[in-house]
Amino acid sequence: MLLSSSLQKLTIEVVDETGSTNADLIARLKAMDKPRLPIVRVAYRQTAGHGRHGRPWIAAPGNALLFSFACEILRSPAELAGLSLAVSTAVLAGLRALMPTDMHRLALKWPNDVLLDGAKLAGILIEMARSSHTSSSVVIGIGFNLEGEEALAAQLSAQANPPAALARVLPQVAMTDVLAHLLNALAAMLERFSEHGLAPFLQAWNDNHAYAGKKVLVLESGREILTGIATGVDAYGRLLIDTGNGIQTLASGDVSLRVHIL
Ligand SMILES: O=C(O)CCCC[C@@H]1SC[C@@H]2NC(=O)N[C@@H]21
Repeated sequence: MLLSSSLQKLTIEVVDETGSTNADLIARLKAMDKPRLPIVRVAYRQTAGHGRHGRPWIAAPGNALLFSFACEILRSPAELAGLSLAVSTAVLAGLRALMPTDMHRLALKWPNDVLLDGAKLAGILIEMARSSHTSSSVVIGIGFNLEGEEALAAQLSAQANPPAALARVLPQVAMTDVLAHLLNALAAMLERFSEHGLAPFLQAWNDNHAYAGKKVLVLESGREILTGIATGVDAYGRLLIDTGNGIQTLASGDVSLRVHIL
C-alpha cells in the first residue's frame, strides 16, 4: 500500500519506546516556529500514554499500534468542534478498505471511539499545539490494541467498553499496511475538513453510530446527569439525546457515555 500524493512531504518516525507520541509532537510543535508538517510518530511502547480527560492509555506492551499525526488544518480552533468525529470516520474508512466483508462489525461511539463488536478497538485523542484565526496545528493520536485484549482487560478498571484487538478482524495484515491505509484516509479527511468542516462527514458518522436509537446513560465526572435515547449528532458534532422531555445537546467536554441495556 502506497501513501497518497497529499502525503508526499510526510516525515515518518518510528521509535521503540517513548513517553507519549502525542506529548512528543506537541512539545516539538510548540518549540518550533515553522515545523515541517505533516509528521507521523509511531511507538512500539509508551510509558506515559494518555487518553481523553487525562486518563492513562494502557496498551499491551509491544502489541499495539500507537501513533500520532501532526498536521496543520486551515480552520480556527473554534471551527474544529467536530474534528474528532471526522477523524473517527476516517479511521473507519481506513480499516474498512482492508476488511470489506466484515464492515458491519465496526461502529462509532461518540465522540470518537471506534468499536468492534461493541468493544473499544481504537481511541483517538486530538490535542492543539498552536493556532491563529485561520489555522490550527493539531496532533491526532490514535491507539489500537493488536492482540492480548484479555490480559489488557484485566489491567483496566471497570469501564463501559472493554478493549478489542485488531487481530480479531485483521489477523493476516501487516501493521505497515494498516498504518498506510489509516494515514491515507486521514490525509483525505483533513483536506475535506479544511475546506468544508464537519458537514461532509456527518452522514457517515450518523450511519455508523453504535448507539443510534439506544437508551444511554450520560456521566459527567463519573456522575449520572442524563438518560435518554441517543439519536445522532448535529452539525457541530454535539450528541443529541431525546430525554422524553425534549432533545438535549451534549458537547464532548467532560462527558462519557454508558449504554443502558434495555
Ligand atoms: O480513548 C482515548 O481516551 C484516546 C486514547 C489515545 C491514545 C493514543 S496512543 C498514541 C497517542 N499517544 C498518547 O499518549 N495518546 C494517543
